Amino acid sequence: MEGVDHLADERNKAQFDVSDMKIVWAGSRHAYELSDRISRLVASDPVFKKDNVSTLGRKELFKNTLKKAAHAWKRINELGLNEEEALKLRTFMDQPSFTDLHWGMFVPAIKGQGTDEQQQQWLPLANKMQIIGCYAQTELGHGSNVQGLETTATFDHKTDEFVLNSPTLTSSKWWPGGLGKISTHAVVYARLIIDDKDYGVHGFIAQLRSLNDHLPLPGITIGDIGMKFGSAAYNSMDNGVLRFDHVRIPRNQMLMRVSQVTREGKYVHSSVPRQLVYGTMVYVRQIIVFDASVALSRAVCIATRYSAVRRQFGSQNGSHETQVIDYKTQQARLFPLLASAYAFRFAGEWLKWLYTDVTERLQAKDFSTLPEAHACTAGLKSLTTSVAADGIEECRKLCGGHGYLSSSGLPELFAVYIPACTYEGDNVVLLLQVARYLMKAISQLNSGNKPVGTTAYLGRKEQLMQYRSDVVRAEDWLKPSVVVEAFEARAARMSLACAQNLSKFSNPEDGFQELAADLIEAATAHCQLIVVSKFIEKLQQDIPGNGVKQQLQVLCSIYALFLLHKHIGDFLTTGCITPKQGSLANEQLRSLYSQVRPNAIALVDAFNHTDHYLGSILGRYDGNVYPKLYEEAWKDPLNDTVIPDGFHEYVEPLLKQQLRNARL
Ligand SMILES: CCCCCCCCCCCCCCC/C=C/C(=O)SCCNC(=O)CCNC(=O)[C@H](O)C(C)(C)COP(=O)(O)OP(=O)(O)OC[C@H]1O[C@@H](n2cnc3c(N)ncnc32)[C@H](O)[C@@H]1OP(=O)(O)O
Ligand SMILES: Cc1cc2nc3c(=O)[nH]c(=O)nc-3n(C[C@H](O)[C@H](O)[C@H](O)COP(=O)(O)OP(=O)(O)OC[C@H]3O[C@@H](n4cnc5c(N)ncnc54)[C@H](O)[C@@H]3O)c2cc1C
Repeated sequence: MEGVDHLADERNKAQFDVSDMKIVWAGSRHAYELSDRISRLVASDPVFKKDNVSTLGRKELFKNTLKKAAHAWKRINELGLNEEEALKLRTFMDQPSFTDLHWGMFVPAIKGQGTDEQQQQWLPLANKMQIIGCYAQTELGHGSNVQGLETTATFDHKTDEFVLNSPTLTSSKWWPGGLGKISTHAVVYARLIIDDKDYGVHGFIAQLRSLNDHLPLPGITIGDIGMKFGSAAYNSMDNGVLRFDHVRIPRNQMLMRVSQVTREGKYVHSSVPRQLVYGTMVYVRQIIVFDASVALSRAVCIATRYSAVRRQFGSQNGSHETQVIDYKTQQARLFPLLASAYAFRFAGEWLKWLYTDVTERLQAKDFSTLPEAHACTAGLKSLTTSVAADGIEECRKLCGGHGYLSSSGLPELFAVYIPACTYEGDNVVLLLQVARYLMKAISQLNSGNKPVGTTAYLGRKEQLMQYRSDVVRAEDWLKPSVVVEAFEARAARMSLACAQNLSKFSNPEDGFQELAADLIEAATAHCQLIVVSKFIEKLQQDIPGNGVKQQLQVLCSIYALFLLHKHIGDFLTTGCITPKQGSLANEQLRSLYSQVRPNAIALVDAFNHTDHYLGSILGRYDGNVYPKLYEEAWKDPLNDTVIPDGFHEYVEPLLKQQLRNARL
């Protein structure tokens, strides 16, 4: 029934004020109001309609994306939106496009790695979109191993230029978004060569296409790398291939904040650490953590609303069947994902703070927290994207058969989201970076270097090695200190065990390779500890709103105890808890699921997703699922005609043949 809220009873059950929770989720009243206003603006604009994208062919889809991106830019200017509002508008447009890379990586790379002069030269053009840029780092032969890139930038003393060249097939740039068809410029990562000496990988600004006719400049071969996973998904993006044949660029187009090349061809390294060449990746990884909470929240919102609408079994004497959300198995699969969405939100908030802090320190030439920022962004990017990707697929299964329909929104969300486990650093490769950081922190313990930040707990090594959980009742697991101690002891013991095993190798690198699988488990335990701790710290703040804090406490406990249950082997084998304490945690978890149940719909309403942004019939705010599913089926192009194209050509002759045979 149109206009009826089928989930009204569910909403009435809520034991907290959902409008206050919306503000906590958004981060502040300002962020909530901004997000709410811009999401509605996008939802009401017919150009941003997206319910037909999965039926478009690649070329139509791409054109549709260009139209939306241009319209977004037009609206941003017409409405005079600021940077924060413009980002929200592009986010709610919800179709990956070249503008993501222009604003998300090209501009930040120039800001982070360019000198003041370079910023003054390039940013005004980029900010007005008079040039469009991408981030061209990955090559056909190397992505994870940035040091292994093969593109060269050779200094020519005579002309004061760099000569960009792709010496091998594997040196072709491969993957950069926006490169394939649209970008006029790129930040290209290439090996700097001066007088036959290789100075390693540096960033260069290169023009790729003419600003007059958009054709590739001489010496440049460029194109799209082809269809990717899914129908629409990331196919709206022109991920590209690029080859340079001795293309010349002026010397001042090397990004020179970290190191410079003088007119005489002298290489000068400033006091800034070399790793700042990787700075754009740190920036984007931090955004990706926040984005993981959004992606997961969308899937969880769809699965939760649909689980309250869907009924199977249990009818007695003609009464309603059971809502599938009331099945304990459904709750045990769904509610930890709901809790994870909230947990990642707060971890993302904290990471944003850490990133802002490290950026301010860098301005003041304090580089001390850069390794911590790298390890945290790498680790949390890896952890949150893996959970979000698996979580979206779990939500599809939680919706049964209808979850597999395109109109559920889940196949599209999954297809567009899963490359997050790979781009901006393969998740395993990034966890290995965290492991290196942990092993380094442990190796420095004996030299009196006190670990700080997220590794501070390792400084209490002796105490954590002695630790035994004192839980005796299920409710003891609700105490934040009990949970944090158990997670710290588990993470510390796993890392210390790795460090001990590493010390048995005469060559530490051999040891690192051999123990890599254990090392990533230790790194995962460390990252989970960070997320649990940041959730608990959030709850120590003043959180206004009727019942809001209580709900968050329940979700925080679910997040931690679900992890404990899932990784029970770690907790038991490291001797942090006993089997009895493990089963008490599970008992507590069951009780927490029951506490979430009446609040589940309101907790997903607090994400404040519009129906446009969710793009899901199963997740509709009003719960009016069946009539809309039925209506949607008839819109499929296959239903445009009663008899499909090809029937007369291919199937009818078969049927006629059968008929003839039968008559004979
Ligand atoms: C839907 C609409 C949304 C609209 C919103 C738009 C928002 C924008 C968001 C954008 C969305 C995302 C779009 C996706 C586009 C994707 C882009 C890409 O994928 S770009 C390419 C990314 N590539 C990678 O991530 C490569 C991964 N590899 C690496 O990062 C490195 O090579 C490595 C870290 C794995 C290893 O590097 P290497 O030099 O070999 O390092 P070492 O191991 O020797 O370490 C040396 C030393 O440096 C430290 N280190 C390493 N990395 C960093 C860093 N980034 N920062 C600081 N320090 C770093 C390392 O720890 C070592 O330290 P040491 O003290 O010596 O031990
Ligand atoms: C949708 C999408 C968009 C992208 N956009 C861009 C872009 O705009 N610009 C850009 O420059 N790049 C972009 N990329 C490229 C992306 O950054 C790389 O694909 C990513 O960094 C992974 O590198 P790789 O492909 O070389 O994987 P590989 O390193 O080849 O990974 C293959 C396998 O090897 C494993 N592996 C690799 N090294 C190790 C190791 N040391 N130890 C253990 N296991 C290892 C990995 O875990 C993985 O299982 C994009 C990629 C995708 C999918």
